[in-house]
Amino acid sequence: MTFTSSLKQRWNDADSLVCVGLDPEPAKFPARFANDADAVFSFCRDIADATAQYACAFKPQIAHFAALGAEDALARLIAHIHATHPGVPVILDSKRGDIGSTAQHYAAEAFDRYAADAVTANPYLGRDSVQPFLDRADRGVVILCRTSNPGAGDLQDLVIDGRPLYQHVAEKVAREWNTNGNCSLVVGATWPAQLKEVRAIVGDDVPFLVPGVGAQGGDVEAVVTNAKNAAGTGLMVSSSRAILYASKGDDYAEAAANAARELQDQINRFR
Ligand SMILES: O=C(O)c1cc(=O)[nH]c(=O)n1[C@@H]1O[C@H](COP(=O)(O)O)[C@@H](O)[C@H]1O
Repeated sequence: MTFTSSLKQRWNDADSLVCVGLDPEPAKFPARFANDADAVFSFCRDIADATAQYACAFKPQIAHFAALGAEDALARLIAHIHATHPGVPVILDSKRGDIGSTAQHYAAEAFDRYAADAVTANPYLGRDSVQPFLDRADRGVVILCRTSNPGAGDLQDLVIDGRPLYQHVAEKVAREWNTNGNCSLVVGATWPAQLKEVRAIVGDDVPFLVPGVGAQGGDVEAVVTNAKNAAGTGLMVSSSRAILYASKGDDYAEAAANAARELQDQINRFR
């Protein structure tokens, strides 16, 4: 199955547009992990197992593992998710972008080393830099379009030929780069107007990864009403800290499950 078809299947099977972000920060882990030498893996595994039923995807963020020297934990976590929750695709959030010959190695990192179903990519270097990802037709390429952070507009809003740069990215991805039908776009939950504009440009078939609800304060109703497609899907609404660190007590897994389920319910109210 391709990433795109697994995602569609999962939207239906789980009735969920929630993407659970896996961003381990040991200082925020419950006390019981203090003496666990494998805490990064154990914590993320427990969260994944507790939230899988409410998730349309998981999104581990690579820097959170690499900065801790925990790449092995990341590889084992993705293998665990594939083995235990086979219907839930894994998006490796690494936001790679480099000249084509180097990008090939980034594609191998995401898809061969880590066996991710999709990867986030930065389009700034142009099509040839994303091509090694696009060529893997069975995997997904989630391309930054209008990011959630406060400085998103510094470059992404610069007007070129009468339109902001992020709209050019949306147009290029949908009309030129998506020949294998494996592209998605990142549009932050913090920008409802831009979500609406990008949906109007790309139509119903390009999924959006929408981070920025929860810890970054994005409004779920505004996200869903502005960005859903005609089928009431088309979205991976991603939340990391608000789910992962919902409780620092021994009920951390249950609290994470509740947070994921509440986000699912909130989203579904507006579909
Ligand atoms: O590509 C991403 O996932 C991403 C893009 C973006 O525009 N904004 C954004 O926050 N992210 C990621 O989404 C996650 C958001 O985490 P929370 O704010 O804790 O939900 C982090 O892992 C970010 O790196």
